[in-house]
Amino acid sequence: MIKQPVHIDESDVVIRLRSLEKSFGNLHVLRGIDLDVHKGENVVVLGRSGTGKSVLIKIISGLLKADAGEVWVLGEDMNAINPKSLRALRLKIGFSFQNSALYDSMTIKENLEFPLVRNKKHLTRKEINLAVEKVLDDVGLLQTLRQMPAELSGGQRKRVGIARTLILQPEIMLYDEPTAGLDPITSTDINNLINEVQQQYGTSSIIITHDLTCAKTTGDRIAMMVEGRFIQQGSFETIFESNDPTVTSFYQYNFINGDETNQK
Ligand SMILES: Nc1ncnc2c1ncn2[C@@H]1O[C@H](COP(=O)(O)OP(=O)(O)OP(=O)(O)O)[C@@H](O)[C@H]1O
Repeated sequence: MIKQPVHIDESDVVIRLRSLEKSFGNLHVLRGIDLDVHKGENVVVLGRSGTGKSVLIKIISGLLKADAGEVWVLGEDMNAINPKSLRALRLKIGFSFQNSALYDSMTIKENLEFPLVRNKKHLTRKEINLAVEKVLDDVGLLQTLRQMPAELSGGQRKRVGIARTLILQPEIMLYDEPTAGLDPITSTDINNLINEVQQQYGTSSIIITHDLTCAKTTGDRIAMMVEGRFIQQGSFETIFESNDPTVTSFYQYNFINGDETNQK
């Protein structure tokens, strides 16, 4: 499926990072990150393992604190936010984890209603049921309502994980390696789902990946992270037409590892 063009208003910034730094002991992971994510935009953060991509989205979602620099999310200063505002902000941020993080002992329906029962206490049973059915239908899995997570394929579990995040109607989606461990056809389904979510829910997203096909399919813009810094930001074509040796070696590494869609 071809990605539909989205209108991006560059004056409407939902995530703003300036000179962001993070270390763990002597390990200097983030070394001066600058990034703006605009409303409705899919920004892909591309980089090799261990470069600090997950640390970055943990800081954006308030799971980790930055050591230095500015972090603004939906107008909130993450360095100064109080616990009550942070709890409210977190409800507006959907986090799609690598392992889908479903509860194995609950049915798909119970997994999906869990965030609603916990966070939207005013909803009636009927409203909860309708919301669960709608979101499951949106990810194409209404038929799995009464099944257990173990009965689903990896790709289906990933979809349910995304649905469970969408049920709270987040303004921001953070996807941590959405296609990791999936075969190419299932990966394509997930890439398409990310684009559908962007269109239907109007979310602004950061998609962390080292899958070039995922980057090309879902990203309105790519930010390429090398050793804790963005060395390039721009369209997929702009970045991969660059002669920067680090970009070239990243590209060759992926190609050598068998992703034939990376051929120029
Ligand atoms: N809580 C933590 N305490 C100590 N070190 C950490 C912590 N979180 C991350 N790190 C370290 O920071 C570095 C960056 O980790 P991160 O998970 O962000 O990498 P990544 O780019 O997401 O890699 P991958 O693609 O493998 O997930 C790693 O060396 C990791 O060991």
